[in-house]
Amino acid sequence: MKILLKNPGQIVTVNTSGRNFKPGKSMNDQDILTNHSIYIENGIIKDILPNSSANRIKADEIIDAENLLVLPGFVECHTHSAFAGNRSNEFLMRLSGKSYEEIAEEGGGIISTVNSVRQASYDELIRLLAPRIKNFISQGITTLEIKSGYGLSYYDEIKLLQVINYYKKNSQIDIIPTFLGAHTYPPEYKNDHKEYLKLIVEELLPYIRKNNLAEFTDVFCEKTAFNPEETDLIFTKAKELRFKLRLHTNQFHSIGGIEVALKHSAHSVDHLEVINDGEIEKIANSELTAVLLPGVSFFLDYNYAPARKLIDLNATVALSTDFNPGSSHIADFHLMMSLAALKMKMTAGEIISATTINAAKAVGMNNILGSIEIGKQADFALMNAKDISEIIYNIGNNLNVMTIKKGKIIYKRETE
Ligand SMILES: N=CN[C@@H](CCC(=O)O)C(=O)O
Ligand SMILES: [Zn+2]
Repeated sequence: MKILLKNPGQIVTVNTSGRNFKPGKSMNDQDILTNHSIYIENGIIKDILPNSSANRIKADEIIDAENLLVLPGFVECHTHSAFAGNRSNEFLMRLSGKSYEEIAEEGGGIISTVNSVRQASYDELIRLLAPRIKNFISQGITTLEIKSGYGLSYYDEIKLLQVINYYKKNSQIDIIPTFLGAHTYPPEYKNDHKEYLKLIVEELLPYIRKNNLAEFTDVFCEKTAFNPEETDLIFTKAKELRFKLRLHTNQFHSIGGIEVALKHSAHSVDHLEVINDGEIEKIANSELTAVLLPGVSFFLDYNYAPARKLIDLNATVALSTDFNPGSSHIADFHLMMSLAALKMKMTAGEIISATTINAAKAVGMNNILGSIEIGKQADFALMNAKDISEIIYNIGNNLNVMTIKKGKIIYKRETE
């Protein structure tokens, strides 16, 4: 199938010159084209050519880009979208002064969602996840990572991963399932951490590998969750089983998670709201992608990760909503982009790299998507904006008009 995407406004290519990621200063360069068209064959970008030459191409289908701003499809690289229940009561508790960690210590927090997920059937979880994926697609997201981590038992973690895998098979976008059985210790293992670690390492990880239910293994390395030694143990086994690795770390305390992520060549370290200069340097001098989550800082009302320092020292930075019911009940990807500008002082160009190619790197897909370069998947977000500054300026307004995955229109906003 030969498709021509004709008549775009600016094309923001996020060109990497084949490098497939953008660290530090290069994050700001976007390589913007005007008066060009994109030629697609079988879902892959075959050429990006001046309009004058595009007129000669005989395509099976023409997509009119309606003078919209064309970006690579966004990559939402860190979500906990598969959950049941809600934690509005905890939101109110926090408004009257209780901290997120205090609520967790009293048996709420992640465990509260675990209780809801354990009560929910597979079918109910399937039903709950559908509109969340649809909402992300309407924002121009063409690749979405979803973690387990609210089951925390053999049966319920597998149930959640099966739900996520249902959408990996049956949705129009790329879904990346991540196993986060090490999200926190469930109540039944509160006083027997060794047994829960055994369940993860000896039963869950081998089953998940055998049934191909997850691409990544993630751990929450934090005082209230898994310490660096426990993280190391899980990563050692996960790596042995050929899982790729990610790490929630430095959200509230710096306890050595970054060193463990480096030791095991993890793809990313996520959160980093509490981080010292030495740790920033270690990330900047490594292959790790730093996934920053401004929605968490906004929702929990505490400090933002030091994006500026990381980028200035040459780190590869990505952005995500961290959509979940407890620390970032915000599924608005574009709000994250505005927060990154306002609160983390990232430039518009840096924000585009952080939500496309660098986010693709965090999920290990940067060699096939994340930028508009010949040979990559034809994934695009078409926005009603003249340039990228309008995306971060229009807070609370979804400017995405059309989402294209592998050359196919999968979302088009109804016009009144
Ligand atoms: N920090 C750990 N996990 C999630 C929060 C999960 C929850 O509160 O339900 C996060 O990334 O913020
Ligand atoms: Zn998270």
